[in-house]
Amino acid sequence: MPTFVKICGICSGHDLEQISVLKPDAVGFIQWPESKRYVPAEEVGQWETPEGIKRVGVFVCPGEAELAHAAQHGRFDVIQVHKVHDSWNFDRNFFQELEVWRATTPGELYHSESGFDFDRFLLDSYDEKSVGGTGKTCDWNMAKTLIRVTEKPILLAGGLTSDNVAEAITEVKPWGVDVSSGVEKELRIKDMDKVKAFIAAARSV
Ligand SMILES: O=C(O)c1ccccc1N[C@@H]1O[C@H](COP(=O)(O)O)[C@@H](O)[C@H]1O
Repeated sequence: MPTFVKICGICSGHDLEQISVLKPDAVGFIQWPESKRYVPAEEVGQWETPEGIKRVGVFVCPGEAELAHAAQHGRFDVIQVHKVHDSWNFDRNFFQELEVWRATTPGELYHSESGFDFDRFLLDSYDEKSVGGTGKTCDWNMAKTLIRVTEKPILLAGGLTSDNVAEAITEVKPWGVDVSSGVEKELRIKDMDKVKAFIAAARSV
């Protein structure tokens, strides 16, 4: 099965339109107001996405009310949650179609004892400035082990580019890959040549 490809941190309707033509499997929008790539859900909700491309809202430690509001206004198919505690919960009854992905570092997932039934996991790297979009790779060795032993599909994120994504897929064997800063021209603006090269490299494996 081809590797699932998500292009994250899209900040304008113009970029979304151009990226959609390149047919990634998912596009992501940062819903954390402290991020430099933040776009309010109301704005994302005005942008169209072709059928077959999942819309992912990316959150940091969100509460249920925040998620319910954003999921509705941003018309998200998936919510990706970073930095949630093992006791974090979300009542799926209100949003039965919505997938919930948990983003952690490989080390956090290794030690996690979460009771919530996440649909997918995403392995990323954090630094002192941000909890995502750092452009730094995570521990691929640990990611590889987790991917082997975890039943749910896992996406690999953090520091991927068109230069290393094929190697990452071959080496780590994730279900999917995710990129943000590695396909940027400058902060908040995607470089379409880089996006195209990233998708081609990921699908070449
Ligand atoms: O991009 C951000 O600012 C961000 C903020 C908070 C949580 C996640 C964020 N981005 C996510 O980081 C990964 C990897 O990014 P990169 O390729 O290393 O730049 C990506 O999944 C974004 O969803």
